[in-house]
Amino acid sequence: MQWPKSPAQISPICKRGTKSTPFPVIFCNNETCACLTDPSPLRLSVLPVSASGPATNLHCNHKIQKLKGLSSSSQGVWESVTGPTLQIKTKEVETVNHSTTVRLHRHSTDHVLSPQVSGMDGARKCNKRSNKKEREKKEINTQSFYRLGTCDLPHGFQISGRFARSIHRNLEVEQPTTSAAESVPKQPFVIGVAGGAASGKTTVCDLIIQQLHDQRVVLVNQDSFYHNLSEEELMRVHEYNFDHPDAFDTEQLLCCMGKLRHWQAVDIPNYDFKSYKNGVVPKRRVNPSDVIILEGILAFHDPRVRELMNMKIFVDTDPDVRLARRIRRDTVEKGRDIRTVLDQYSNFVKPAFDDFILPTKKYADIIIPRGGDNHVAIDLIVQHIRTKLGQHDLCKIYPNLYVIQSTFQIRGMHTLIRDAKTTKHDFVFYSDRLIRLVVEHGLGHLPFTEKQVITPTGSVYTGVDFCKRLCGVSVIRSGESMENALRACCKGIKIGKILIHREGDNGQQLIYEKLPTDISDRHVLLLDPILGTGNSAVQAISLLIRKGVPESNIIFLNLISAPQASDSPDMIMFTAVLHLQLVSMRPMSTIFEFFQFGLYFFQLLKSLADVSSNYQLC
Ligand SMILES: Nc1ncnc2c1ncn2[C@@H]1O[C@H](COP(=O)(O)OP(=O)(O)O)[C@@H](O)[C@H]1O
Ligand SMILES: Nc1ccn([C@@H]2O[C@H](COP(=O)(O)O)[C@@H](O)[C@H]2O)c(=O)n1
Repeated sequence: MQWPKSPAQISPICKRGTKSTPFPVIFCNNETCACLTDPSPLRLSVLPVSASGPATNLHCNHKIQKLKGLSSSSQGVWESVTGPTLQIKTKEVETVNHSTTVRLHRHSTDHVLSPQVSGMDGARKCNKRSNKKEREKKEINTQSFYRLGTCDLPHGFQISGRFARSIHRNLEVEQPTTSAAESVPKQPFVIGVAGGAASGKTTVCDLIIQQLHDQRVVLVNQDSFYHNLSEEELMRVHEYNFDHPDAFDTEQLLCCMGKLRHWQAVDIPNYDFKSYKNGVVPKRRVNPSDVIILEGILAFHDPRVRELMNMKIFVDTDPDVRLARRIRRDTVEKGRDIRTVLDQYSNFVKPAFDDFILPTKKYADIIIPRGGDNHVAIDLIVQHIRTKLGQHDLCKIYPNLYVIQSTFQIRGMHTLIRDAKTTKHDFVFYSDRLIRLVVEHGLGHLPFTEKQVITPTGSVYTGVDFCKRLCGVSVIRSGESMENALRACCKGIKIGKILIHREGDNGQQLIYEKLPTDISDRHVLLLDPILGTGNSAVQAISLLIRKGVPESNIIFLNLISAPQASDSPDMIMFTAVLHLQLVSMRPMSTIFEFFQFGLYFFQLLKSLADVSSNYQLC
């Protein structure tokens, strides 16, 4: 979408629900939004009002700023934006002295101004809307299969919700185009650090933060979310179990973490260990950051909190060391007497460690013995975080998602295959070249064995041997466009086929399959260049799993991924609210062309068959 060149072009004010207005960035519920259409100098400040949608939209201010930036005569001062509904108050403008509520129009604003349901909201929504069968179907645990490809992220494309996670976990995407990059919400990398009291969690976090000095990192302590004690509890504080999960206000913790994940600032309580109170010390403002670390004894206890984390670290320190440190800390720093400390330890701290903390160790991705003394572990963690920060936002969240690093060559190829003026020959040539890249990257994820060979000069060369038991499976028809590239890379590879008809009873039907009989012993490269609703992918993966292929042996190769306009429940699970709107806003012709990829490719290929002998028609 083109943005208006001058403020005057923003007029007329859009009415609620208008879909055809040329620049419907906003509509006003009382049609008094002159502040944004008035070409005279303005100073705007946005005051947060409570979000009317289920989640906040951080892109509101982004796009508005852009709008504002295009208007040379108007100035905007943005204080904060908290939701899809913003209240805009005009200041320093005598003629416009009212305040009005504006709502960002959802239907033609480059897809970024709509409220989003994501993360937990998305997952909950999914759960509500789907029946058990559908859930089972979609919750194929794709933890360990790879989906690999290059992908043009649709504008505003955000993967959210549980199904989206499972299906997109393994997507390899091209770096988004400029406009898409603007609309993909920034994703902080969330690290959870758990472990027994005084195990060295804070020390480990401090060391990580020190090493990441050039990044924006914030630390959130679970301690900040201790419930305030009632008068009665305070009177008998020695009987209170501070190590039980119920001692924490997990709902508030979830709320704060959710906001930080959506790039919003939060005020976090400061817990006072001496008075056992929250609120004695003023709250701490925590700004959104690239890395968020949540540290606490029970950071992994609640599955909803765990689900927010991209990396989980458990600090594993000897219980005696923990006790010794605790005694020192509680007596010296908290001013408690040794007897109280020991009583608390034997009555609550140790039992809770055994019952609630230690059992969460299994959720950890990394276990650090010796805490802060373990410099090797901390260096490796920092290295991993740096790698993640350098990656595409989606890869930070989905560990099995691989993005082929976008080069100008790759962007150039994507541009060519989208260009209506591209000749048949070039379309086939560049699609094939792009597919070849994806295939090569995919093959790079196969296991290998070490192999020694003798070189012609008689020396020993230690190299690797390719993984032998492979096969390709193409989803007919478009998947077949990837077969030549696979054959070119893997001599004599067996290729099976799956045909999924899109207009079955429930939107898709498996109508044909021809797979190698020993497929369960093979690594499978699943070929389908276009991901639309994800239905075909789900069908294909389910079939492979039914045939006994372990998920970890599936590598899904993709070229382009886009959500499809569909009213099916699958669609809802896949994309959540934003996606539905996004899709309806996308020019259907674009999607249509993508969905016709296979047809187009083979039609062109047939017409080129005389010219090019390189392609083997199936
Ligand atoms: N490796 C270590 N060697 C010595 N003292 C340590 C070490 N790690 C932590 N400590 C001390 O132990 C106490 C508890 O450490 P801390 O990092 O606050 O643990 P936690 O956050 O798990 O409660 C602090 O007084 C800290 O200085
Ligand atoms: N008022 C309180 C609150 C908590 N504790 C103890 O703190 C420990 C957790 O803190 P870490 O920094 O060590 O993670 C936990 O074991 C609680 O028993 C307390 O003593 N008094």
